[in-house]
Amino acid sequence: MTSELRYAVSVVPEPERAEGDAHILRVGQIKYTNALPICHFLEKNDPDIEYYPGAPIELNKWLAEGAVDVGLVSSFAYAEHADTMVALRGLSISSGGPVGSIFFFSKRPLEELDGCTVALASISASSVNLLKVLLAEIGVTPTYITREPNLPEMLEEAEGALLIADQALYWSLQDHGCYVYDLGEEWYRRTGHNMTFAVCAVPKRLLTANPEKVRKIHRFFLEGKRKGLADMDEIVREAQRMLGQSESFWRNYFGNLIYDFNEELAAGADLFFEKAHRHGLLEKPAKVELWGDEE
Ligand SMILES: C=C(O[C@@H]1C=C(C(=O)O)C=C[C@H]1O)C(=O)O
Repeated sequence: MTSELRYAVSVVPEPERAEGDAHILRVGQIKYTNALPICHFLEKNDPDIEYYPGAPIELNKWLAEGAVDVGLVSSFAYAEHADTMVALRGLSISSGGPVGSIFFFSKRPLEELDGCTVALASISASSVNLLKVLLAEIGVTPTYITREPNLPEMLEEAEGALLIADQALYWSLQDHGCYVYDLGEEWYRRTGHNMTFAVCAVPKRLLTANPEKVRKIHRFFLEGKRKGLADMDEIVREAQRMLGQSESFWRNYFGNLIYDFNEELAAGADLFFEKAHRHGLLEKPAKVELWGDEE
């Protein structure tokens, strides 16, 4: 894997614009490899569609502020706004077991982290809260700090470090001497449920004001995903262009991920939200509201 993990600085969308722009679709998309099967083939030549690639934490903020109309956002961020947002059916980033790119690196076994410092990657919302839930449920209470995602720097200050996405993939392949916990696997082992890390969320306000626009957004994402899953050769090549590694590495990685979203997957997300609420991480109880048909 290439040593440099640099991305173009995200272009920040402007907060809600005038009515004249109502026909423009402002789309927030995850800029990491995990989202390629949904995002790589999204139609790029439509002048009515503007793209805003970003890290999950940026997309969460843009969607909440109304700076984008739709975003592939952290499931936890969706839960924080579940009363004002719907989740589009057929679209998520989930796993039913190991996820392969959300790792907790620890100098000690999980059970021995009580009272220790744990560093959390600043770009995540779902995984940081998932780690907090998992540790709370085994009775471990560390002190959490939030840091830029860089493993050696995080481990200078902390006993454990949570990384997601490309940074997690990158550092898991380096010498680090840590115990490594895959959070998708930990969740599945403890609950028997899938875990949903990202959903495609749309404000209910937009659904009321402009349902045709939401239908267009939905069709547009489902079409991107359909093309991605039908041409995994190109998705794998794009992942290799981004981060190197072998073809089989990426086939195995994408093979673990689930890009669908339905009642069964929503049940896993609901359980996550319930636990997050019980542990004081989510202010209000939340449930997934699925919207639309999967054509
Ligand atoms: C599968 C992943 O899930 C990501 C994790 C997220 C989070 O922790 O908030 C948000 C979006 C997902 O794309 C990953 O990071 O590799």
